[in-house]
Amino acid sequence: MEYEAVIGLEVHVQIKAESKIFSRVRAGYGHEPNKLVDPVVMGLPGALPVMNKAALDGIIKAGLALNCTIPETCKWDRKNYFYPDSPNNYQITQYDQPICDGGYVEIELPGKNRGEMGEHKKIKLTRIHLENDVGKLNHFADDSLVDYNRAFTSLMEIVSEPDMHSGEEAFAFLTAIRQTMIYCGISDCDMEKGQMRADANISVRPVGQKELGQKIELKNLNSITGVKNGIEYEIKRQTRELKKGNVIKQATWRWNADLGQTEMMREKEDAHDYRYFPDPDLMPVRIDEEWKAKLQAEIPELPWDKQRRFMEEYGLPYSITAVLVPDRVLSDWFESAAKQQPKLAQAIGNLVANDLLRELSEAGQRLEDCKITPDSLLGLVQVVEKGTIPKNVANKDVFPEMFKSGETAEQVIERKGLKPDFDEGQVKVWCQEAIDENPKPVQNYKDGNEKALNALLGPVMKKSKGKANPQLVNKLIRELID
Ligand SMILES: Nc1ncnc2c1ncn2[C@@H]1O[C@H](COP(=O)(O)OP(=O)(O)OP(=O)(O)O)[C@@H](O)[C@H]1O
Ligand SMILES: [Mg+2]
Ligand SMILES: [Mg+2]
Repeated sequence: MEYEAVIGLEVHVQIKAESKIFSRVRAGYGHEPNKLVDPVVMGLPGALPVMNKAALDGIIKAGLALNCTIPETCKWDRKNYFYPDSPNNYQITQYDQPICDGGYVEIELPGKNRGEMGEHKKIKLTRIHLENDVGKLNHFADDSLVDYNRAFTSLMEIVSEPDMHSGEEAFAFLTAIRQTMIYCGISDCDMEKGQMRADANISVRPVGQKELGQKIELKNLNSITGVKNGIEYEIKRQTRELKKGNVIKQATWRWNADLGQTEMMREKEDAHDYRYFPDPDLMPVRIDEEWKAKLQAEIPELPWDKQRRFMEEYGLPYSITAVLVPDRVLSDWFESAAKQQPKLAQAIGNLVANDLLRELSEAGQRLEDCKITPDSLLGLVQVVEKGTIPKNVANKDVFPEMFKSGETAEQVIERKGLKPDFDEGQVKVWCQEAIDENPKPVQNYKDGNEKALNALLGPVMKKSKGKANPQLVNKLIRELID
């Protein structure tokens, strides 16, 4: 019998905000333990939560960017449980009236090769709701210590429908969410800092069966690759069990990245009774059209749209867009040069995606701090276009100098004496010589073999000591023969 996997993800994303979700205390990471706390965070008697507008703005924006419906009202509920990571005995969350309903995430699966766009799919969302994050337990040899700095950080939970079928799809789903959040400035989604966390719900069923199989929930997934690996491992394990005739029991498992395997944590999750009830300390929130429209206007062009537009408007190859677009700053940088001369966009894209990124990484620099500007890069491409210097000289000799010094292309060419000391008339003379010295390829060309003329390029380049512009040489040779 053939089996198929079904996967639903719960993705927690911290919203970037100055203060915490229901208190004035600063939100932050990497501080001395238990410094970012106050009576609300500590759950002291009499402390009252106050709604943080920045958190609402963040989740509404996320919902709009992920194609959700934003109902007019949402409300707050208490999810009751006792665990040391929460001094309140409950988490403030949203039970039956979340801020965002439905929606979907557009994902891209890997293409046949690096240069080819892969299949795009829409993964359905169930909802996105807002809640307070909880503290962090740090385990030591004999004891565990709790740090409440993270507690009450604004946290969204993005819940997907059981709509994915492989580790690869889950990987693409998380990547797409991460990029969208970063583009919109909602979160940096740094998984190492816990700004994005995912739980994977995984089940397997015989192909053709309508009902979902029994799922397990996989926790402790702390990188996007970890999610993919954990899911793939679990699919194999469950399939093997089912083939043996065993049943899958509902349980919570954890991914052990060091051993590369899943391990059972506890069985029967659904025994939990959270006794949800509306939080009496917080008013429901009404979100009107005006509020939504204001946030909608702050959402930038999203990555997939930008990628499609770069391909259409500038004729960029997929492989270049796949490098540029995931980085909003980089792609905007590219575009501020490209939109001035759309015809040169491909050459600009190549330099940005290859040469600029290489220099940045070698220098350990950020784009924001580098000396080369979109305008000066455009200047370099224009100099090549005009035929002043050949492309390989531009890439190899001029660009790295511009990167280091912040000079314009002309300044580098001047300083390093890269400008050829001959003009077009001289190139023409060399071309004529090459034609006279190579009658065979010339005849082949006349007989209809377009490529035969390539044989003349070398001799001319040699005469010019490599300084002639190949495009110009090609043009002149053709003109002279025709
Ligand atoms: N049989 C199944 N196989 C795979 N995924 C499933 C299956 N049934 C439900 N799911 C997925 O499991 C997730 C359930 O998340 P939800 O937050 O609704 O409940 P929960 O995990 O019980 O609650 P909690 O937030 O307390 O963990 C959803 O992403 C859903 O798509
Ligand atoms: Mg959940
Ligand atoms: Mg869950």
